[in-house]
Amino acid sequence: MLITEPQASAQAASSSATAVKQIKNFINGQYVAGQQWFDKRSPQNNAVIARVAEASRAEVDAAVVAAHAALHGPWGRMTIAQRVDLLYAVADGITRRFDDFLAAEVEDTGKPMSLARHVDIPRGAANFKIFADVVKNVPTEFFEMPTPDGTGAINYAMRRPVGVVGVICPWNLPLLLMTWKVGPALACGNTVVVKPSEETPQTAALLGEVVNAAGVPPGVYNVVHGFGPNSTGEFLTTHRGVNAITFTGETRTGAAIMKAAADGARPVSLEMGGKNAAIVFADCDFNAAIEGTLRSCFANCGQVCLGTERVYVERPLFDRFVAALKKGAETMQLGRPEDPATSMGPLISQEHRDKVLSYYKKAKELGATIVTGGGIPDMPGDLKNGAWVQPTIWTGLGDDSVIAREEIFGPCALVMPFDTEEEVIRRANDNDYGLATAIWTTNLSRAHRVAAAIDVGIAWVNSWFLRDLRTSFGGAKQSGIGREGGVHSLDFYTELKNVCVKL
Ligand SMILES: NC(=O)C1=CN([C@@H]2O[C@H](COP(=O)(O)OP(=O)(O)OC[C@H]3O[C@@H](n4cnc5c(N)ncnc54)[C@H](O)[C@@H]3O)[C@@H](O)[C@H]2O)C=CC1
Ligand SMILES: O=C(O)/C=C/C=C(\O)C(=O)O
Repeated sequence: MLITEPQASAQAASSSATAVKQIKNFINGQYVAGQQWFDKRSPQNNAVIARVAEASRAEVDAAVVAAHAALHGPWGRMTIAQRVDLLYAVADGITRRFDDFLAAEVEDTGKPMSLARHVDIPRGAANFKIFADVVKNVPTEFFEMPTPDGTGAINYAMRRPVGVVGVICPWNLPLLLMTWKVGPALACGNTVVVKPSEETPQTAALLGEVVNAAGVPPGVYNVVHGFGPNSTGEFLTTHRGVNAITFTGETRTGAAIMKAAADGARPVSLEMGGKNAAIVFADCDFNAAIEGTLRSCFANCGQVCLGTERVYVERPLFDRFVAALKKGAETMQLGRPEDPATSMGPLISQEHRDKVLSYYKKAKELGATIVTGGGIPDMPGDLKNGAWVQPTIWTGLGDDSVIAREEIFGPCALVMPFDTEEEVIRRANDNDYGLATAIWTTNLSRAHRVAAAIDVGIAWVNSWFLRDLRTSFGGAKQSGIGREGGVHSLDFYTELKNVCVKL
């Protein structure tokens, strides 16, 4: 809901002078807000937990102008070593304010505190350190060449920042995915204007305080809140002062952003949706495969682009595997984030719940066997109003059903039997998406063969979401364009220049 408020001028990421806190834009090192505000609701119980300043076109412009100015100020003149020190200071600042980030992330998303404590917040800090280390240590190429006069020439490469990077973020892993882009962008000497998801504004705003405290010059890190089309997201991606755009989110949004970036021929890096297959062979370590598949289906309430929504199980193991998955799904504990027993939170919003439930309905209409779940859980007290859904397992549908083809982004999976390795490779690949897969087998040769044959950017063998941040990350087919991670991020966040010197 949009509401209008008088000009506000608080200096902090959030202010709670009124009962509901205010989340402001962070532009040129200052927290600012204009006339437009929107409500942020709790996924747990739908209560309004914050009012968020929606950045107008003029505020987006101010952020881009500040980011350009910073490129030509002290930030642009820093040595790599000085930048690296600042990035380490930012990482340490996140760690110092761990509890504040934890509270903000959990309030915005409703995810279990244990998950945010072990994954989201530590990765927020790690994303700054890893890319500080990468830029400090990565060599550039050097070639000697002969010349007709016999004196020769040398070539060496230099990396230069691309400029102002627009960073468009989703709501599922807000701090993790935002810093995954901001970390390398800043390490390479760029400045950024971040547009967090309208569902999760808090941690991006809070990072402004950390960035200021670390001594990062104003204008290097800017945050503008708002929506996508006809709002802040569109104002940012269509702004010609933005030199490159990096995005994580839905494939359709990525395509819209690509169109916006075409105006001015600006580079894009797109990490998009998935319809990831787990492939379980009869020779797998059964307990490890069950534990890993439960995590890949239900972690973060299924709202992970790398998550599994199709599970192919070799026929001799099928019934036993489905029974164990059912048992595991039924032991998931839905509840309040701060309860240590909670293993699953709500979906992000009522709107997203409507989408997920529409697939639960379609599965039923198509005649799926609902092994477990398929509806809304009975939650106590105020939680009744939250965006809760049951963890759900289906069987009985084929590869052509919408349940096997479209990204649902909820805690659900369709389990299907297969008979041969060749067949399962063909079926896993018969999909528009190509982000990730998890292969469960104790046959090493088969593991390598299948990993090589699946059309994805990330193939896990006997694991899921095991992340070495130096490795490439991204999707094939409609799951993405480009790769980030380790040195691969440098290819997007820098312009590579060759200097040829005749001796
Ligand atoms: N990591 C992933 O793969 C994610 C996938 N999704 C999927 O996307 C569906 C929709 O969720 P949304 O949050 O609406 O995802 P989305 O892809 O529409 O939004 C992601 C970000 O892009 C911004 N955005 C949207 N349209 C834009 C535009 N035209 N120009 C510039 N920025 C734009 C949004 O404000 C948000 O910050 C979900 O139901 C889920 O299935 C959602 C979040 C993450
Ligand atoms: O570990 C990462 O860098 C990213 C993980 C998840 C996503 O990209 C996503 O869910 O969108």
